[in-house]
Amino acid sequence: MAKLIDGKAVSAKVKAEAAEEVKVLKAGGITPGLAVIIVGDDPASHIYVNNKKKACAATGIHSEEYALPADTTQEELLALVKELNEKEDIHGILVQSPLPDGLDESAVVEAIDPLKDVDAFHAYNVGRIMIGNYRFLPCTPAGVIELIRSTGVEIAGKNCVVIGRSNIVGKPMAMLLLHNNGTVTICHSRTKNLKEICRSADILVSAVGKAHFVTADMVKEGAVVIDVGMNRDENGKLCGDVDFDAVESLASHITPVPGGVGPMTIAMLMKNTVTAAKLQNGIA
Ligand SMILES: Nc1nc2c(c(=O)[nH]1)N[C@@H](CN(C=O)c1ccc(C(=O)N[C@@H](CCC(=O)O)C(=O)O)cc1)CN2
Repeated sequence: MAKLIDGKAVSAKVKAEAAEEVKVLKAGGITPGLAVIIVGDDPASHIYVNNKKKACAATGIHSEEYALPADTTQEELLALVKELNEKEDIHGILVQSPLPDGLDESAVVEAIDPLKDVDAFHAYNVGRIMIGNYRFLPCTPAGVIELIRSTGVEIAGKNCVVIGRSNIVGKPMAMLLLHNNGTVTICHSRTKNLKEICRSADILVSAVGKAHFVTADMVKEGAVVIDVGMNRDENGKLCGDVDFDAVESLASHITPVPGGVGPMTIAMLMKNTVTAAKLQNGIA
């Protein structure tokens, strides 16, 4: 039976470390500040933003929420980003994804000052990650690396398979596993022999967004299985991509949903906000 990877416990540790750093910064007169922009009424996004605010409060980070109506124009959104780029008490800016249809998300992300881009979605930061000389790591993939480390399983030399090629998770995830000396394969909707490739994985990361996508016949015995999916099953219950009940008996370690990768996303955001405050004050 697999050991459960406790995302809540690991994220609490990361947040506690960030809180210690905030204390030191505050003693030196610097309060890290995070601005979160949310556009529209997506209920899940509002829950995530609320949780980000709560994590900031618990960590000692100053936070500001900018909740804009769904009919906000691209120009209005860009003007807000510009204003926040210039605000000295704001060190991190993030735009909650997804934006409503009609808004150009990548243009908005590109308008964020790369030094304040705590999601690490800006092309400048993506490029720095690619060459392995980064300031921020994207929160979800960085959180996954912390979860794998918490198991004690070495990434170096392991066959790592990432299912999904999104800019937010799949691609940076593969890059971070590579930086940790994993042998990495990215699978996607056009991949042939998906089952066989997944079965070769010592570390399997699924970021597909489909309930029950990863079945037991796709998992090698003893594999570390990380579930980045955030879906609703046929009964409306929150679940990941992995058929947890079937895979649990095969894997050596597995993340639950909820309580696995999700809490890490927010914890790594706290860490990135602290890094941003240090960078902007010439400390890091
Ligand atoms: N600008 C960004 N937008 C989005 C990101 C991101 O990193 N930056 N990631 C996701 C959403 N997300 C954070 O924004 C996020 C998703 C889920 C969780 C989480 O803690 N999930 C819980 C369950 C929550 C629930 O009950 O619904 C868990 O897995 O235990 C945190 C953050 C897309 N947008």
